[in-house]
Amino acid sequence: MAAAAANAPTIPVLDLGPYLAGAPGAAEATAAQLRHICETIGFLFIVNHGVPAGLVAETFEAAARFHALPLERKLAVKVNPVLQGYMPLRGSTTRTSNLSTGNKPNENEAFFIKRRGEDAGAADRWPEDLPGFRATALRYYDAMDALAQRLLPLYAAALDLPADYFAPLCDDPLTGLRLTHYPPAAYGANEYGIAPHSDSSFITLLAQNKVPGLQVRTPEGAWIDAPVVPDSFVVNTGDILHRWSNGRFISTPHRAFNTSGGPRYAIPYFFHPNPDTLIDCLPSCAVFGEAPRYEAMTVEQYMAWFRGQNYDHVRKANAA
Ligand SMILES: O=C(O)CCC(=O)C(=O)O
Ligand SMILES: [Fe+2]
Repeated sequence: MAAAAANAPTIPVLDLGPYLAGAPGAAEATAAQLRHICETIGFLFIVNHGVPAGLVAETFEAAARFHALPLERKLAVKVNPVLQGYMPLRGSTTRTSNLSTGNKPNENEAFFIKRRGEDAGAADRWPEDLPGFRATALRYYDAMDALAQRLLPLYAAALDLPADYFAPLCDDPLTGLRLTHYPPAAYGANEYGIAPHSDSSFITLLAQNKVPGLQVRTPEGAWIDAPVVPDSFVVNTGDILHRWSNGRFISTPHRAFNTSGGPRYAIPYFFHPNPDTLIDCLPSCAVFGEAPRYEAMTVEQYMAWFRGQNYDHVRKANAA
């Protein structure tokens, strides 16, 4: 793993406690901090977010139990073209980032859950005989859905929009939970646990990992290790919010390795607005006299493009 630069900037910590408790002035103050972070680094830790530590621990454990199943049982729920189910080791290759080209397939396997509202996701994409797995994953999913919705007014205020601006555009959101396993690996040239990329999301919520391995690229181009902040979530801006904000909020590249010698799991939750929400330059982000930097696209269109680039089984299906 490349060494992190000396004296590199750190990833800021945002305390959500006062905002979530409804303390007077907290929404404005927290949004102002969020704005600064999103305009300068695009990655933060949140603490006092209200998600029970026990639920996070149970979800990591559920991820480990799933990946410990024999391969044929995992292949029985093999991933479908809309990314539900099990993606085998090296089933994805990062192609949406121009930071590193010629990437080899990513050294990870993952179980993807994607549902809408009360729906539990594709019924035939859940493993059989794994007690509690589905219930835990969906409880965690619920907690992430709720947290994402609580964050939306902060993002709106941070972008000088009315607090409820995103609510109708994100009330039936396209979300996903990914339970990733990175086996320990000796990485050769162009090999990563997950290659440098930015997420497709509006925001990503990534539970703090006890096994290090996540690195974040600063705007100056240095790769810094994400430190351990107990009971936190890493939150990062993804490409959809970057485009929507006309580039104002940075969609920061990151990558991950596992050189720990043991297994490493990650449980990111990806939040996108409603599929038919048009990602067109936000009114507060237009620059007078200039055309928007990005072409307008619905969330659904953007996601289809992103999946087709990075997931080998989707590329194959699209090519057939
Ligand atoms: O493994 C990690 O810590 C990060 C995973 C990640 O960036 C992703 O799945 O998009
Ligand atoms: Fe990511």
